[in-house]
Amino acid sequence: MGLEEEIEDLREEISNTPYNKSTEQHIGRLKAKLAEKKEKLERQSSSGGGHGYAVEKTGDATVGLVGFPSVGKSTLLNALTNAESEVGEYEFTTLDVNPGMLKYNGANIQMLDVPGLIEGAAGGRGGGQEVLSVVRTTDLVVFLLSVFEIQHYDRLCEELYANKVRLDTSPPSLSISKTGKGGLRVTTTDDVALDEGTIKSVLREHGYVNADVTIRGDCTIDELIDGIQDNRVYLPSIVAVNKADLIDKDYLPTVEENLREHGLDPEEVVFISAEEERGLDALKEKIWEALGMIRVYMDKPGRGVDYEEPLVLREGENTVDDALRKLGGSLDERFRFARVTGPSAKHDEQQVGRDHELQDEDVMRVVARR
Ligand SMILES: Nc1nc2c(ncn2[C@@H]2O[C@H](COP(=O)(O)OP(=O)(O)OP(=O)(O)O)[C@@H](O)[C@H]2O)c(=O)[nH]1
Repeated sequence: MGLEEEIEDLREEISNTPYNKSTEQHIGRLKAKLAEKKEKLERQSSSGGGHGYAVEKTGDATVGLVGFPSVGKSTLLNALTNAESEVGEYEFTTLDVNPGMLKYNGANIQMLDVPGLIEGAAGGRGGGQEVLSVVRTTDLVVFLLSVFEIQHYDRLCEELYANKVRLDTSPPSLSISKTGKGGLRVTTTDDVALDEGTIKSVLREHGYVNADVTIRGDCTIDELIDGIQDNRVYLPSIVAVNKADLIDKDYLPTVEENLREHGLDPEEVVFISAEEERGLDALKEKIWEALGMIRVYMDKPGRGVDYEEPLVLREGENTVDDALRKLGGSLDERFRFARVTGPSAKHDEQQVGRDHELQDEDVMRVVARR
C-alpha cells in the first residue's frame, strides 16, 4: 500500500471512530500516525526541489493578503500602497507574489498579494503550495472576502491549516527531554484534560521511548501533535470584507448572519470597498493593532523630537534594548540610560534602563557616553 492510500485509510478510520474517553487513546494514536505519514509524504514530494519562494522581507513587518481570485486583492494592494513609494528591490523566483509598501503611522508595512490560493492548494495541486509557503513567512494574515462569498473563509482557513499555519492561537506549552531510560514520564498541570495514556501513545508514534514530558495548559490531540512536530507557524489574522459598495443597507443583516455562521464577529471584520477606497483607514488601523506595532519618537540632541519618522517596534520586542538594536550604530555600546516621557513612563523624563518596556507614542531620549 502506498503512503497516500495509508493516509486515506487513517483519515477514514478517524472520521468513523466516535470520540469519547474510551476511544481517545486510540484516536490519539491514529492522528499521530496520520501526522507522521503526512510529514513523510511531504518530505518525499518536496525532495524534487523547486519548493518555496524567495521573498525578501523588508520594512517593519510583513502582511500576507489572502483571498480567492477576483475578490479584489490587487485593487486593494494598489489602494493601500503608494505606487510612488519606494518598494525596493525584491527577489522573487516568480512574479506571482506582488509586493507593495504600506506607509502608516511612520511604519513601513510590506504587503504581499498572494494569489492562486485555490482549492486543493495545500495538497500541492496547481502550484498553490509554494504560494502558501509565502504566507508562513509573514507576520499577519489579512483575509480578503467578497461581501457575497463569505463562505470562502472556511476554505482559506483549511488551506492554511493544512499548510501548518495556525491562526490566532499560541503553541501548546510542551517540553520534551529525552532520557536514556525510564520510559515516558508525563507531568501535566491540573487543567490538562487529555488522558496520560493518550499523551503517551501520541509520543510513542513519534518515536519517543524514554523521555520526560511536561505539558502546561489544556490542549487537544491535534495541538499536542502540532507541538511535538514543532514546525507549525502561529500567526494572527484579521478579516476584511470587500465590495461593500455593491450591497445596500437591506442586505447587510444577511452578510452579518453569514459572517456569524462562519465563526466571524461582524463587529471585528472591516467592511471596505477597495475600488472606491472606502474603509481603508479602519483597515490600516486594524492591521497596525493586529501587528502590535509601537511608535517611539526619538528626542535627538539639538534637533528636538522627531514626530515624522518614529522608531517602529513590535509588541514582545519593545524594550529599550530592542530599540537600541534597531537604532544601530554605536549607541548600544555607549548607552548609559534613557529618559522616557509618555504612556510607559511613571512621570515625564523618567530615567530607565535597558529592560524598560516602551509603549506606543513614547518619547525617548538616549543618554550615551561620548
Ligand atoms: N464593485 C467593486 N468591485 C471591485 C472592488 N474591488 C475590486 N473590484 C473588482 O473586482 C475585480 C477583481 O479585482 P482584482 O483586484 O483584480 O482581484 P484579485 O483578487 O487581485 O484577483 P486575482 O488577480 O484573480 O487573484 C476587478 O474587476 C475589480 O475592479 C470593490 O471594492 N468594489
